[in-house]
Amino acid sequence: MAATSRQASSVSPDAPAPVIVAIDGPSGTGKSSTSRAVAAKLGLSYLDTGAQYRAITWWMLTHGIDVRDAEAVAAAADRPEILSGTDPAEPTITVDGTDASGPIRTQEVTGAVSAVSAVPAVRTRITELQRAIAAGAPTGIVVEGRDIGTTVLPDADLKIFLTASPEARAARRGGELKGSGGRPVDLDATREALLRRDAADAGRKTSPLRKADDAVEVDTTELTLEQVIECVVTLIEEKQQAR
Ligand SMILES: Nc1ncnc2c1ncn2[C@@H]1O[C@H](COP(=O)(O)OP(=O)(O)OP(=O)(O)O)[C@@H](O)[C@H]1O
Ligand SMILES: Nc1ccn([C@H]2C[C@H](O)[C@@H](COP(=O)(O)O)O2)c(=O)n1
Repeated sequence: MAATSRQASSVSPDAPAPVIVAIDGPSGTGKSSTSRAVAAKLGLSYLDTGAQYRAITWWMLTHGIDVRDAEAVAAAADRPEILSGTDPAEPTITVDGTDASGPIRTQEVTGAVSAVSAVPAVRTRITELQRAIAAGAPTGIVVEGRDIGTTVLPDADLKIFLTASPEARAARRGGELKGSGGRPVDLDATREALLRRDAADAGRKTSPLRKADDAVEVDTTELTLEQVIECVVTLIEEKQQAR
């Protein structure tokens, strides 16, 4: 079992201390798009922790593990090797050496990921990977997920909690699904599916989706993606200047 990040770089001895940024929030609030763009702008690493939970879920599904059986999921939690590439220009995720970036986005994985990620043994395993990756990021890292500010990196230099109305989030997801071709998107069904996943993620016992007490909340409902990126870049630069 191993998990590391691949983003080689050399750091000068005079370089500022790495900056650790935690971005959490419900589904479709813009965590991935914002985190990736902010990391690219500031020369930081980027980690999509949802992709890791999706990767372990995909492994369970492809290895015949019943994802509703928490004991079976826990017993297998250490078996897959999950490797995250943290270059924001080209984030990658492999499971046992296989590129999983496509398969982890299927409806089957989306429908099972909340159950798998609620299993404490899975969270322990994935949290260890996340902390190791963050500790090894040469200039710092933007880590996005559900429990980064509360559990994974409680000492992060900056914590952000993104929100947006369910209608705005459904419309954004609808735009993505439409872009991928196929039938017209049912926005009500998309909204209900988002809310169901939020409820499962916020309702689990271990490390639920929650805003950290010291997180800055940014409501993105009325903001463009560019505005959100600019807002987060400014917050990080302010933190860096204050150090
Ligand atoms: N402020 C915004 N305005 C309009 N569209 C946005 C905004 N932020 C993100 N989007 C779009 O919304 C969609 C969802 O964004 P993204 O995947 O970044 O959200 P997320 O919070 O990471 O979702 P999930 O938790 O489900 O992975 C993407 O198509 C993205 O381009
Ligand atoms: N820190 C995290 C990140 C993600 N999850 C779980 C819950 C989500 O529904 C799922 C997929 O995440 P997404 O790709 O939509 O960001 O993974 C979690 O429990 N903790």
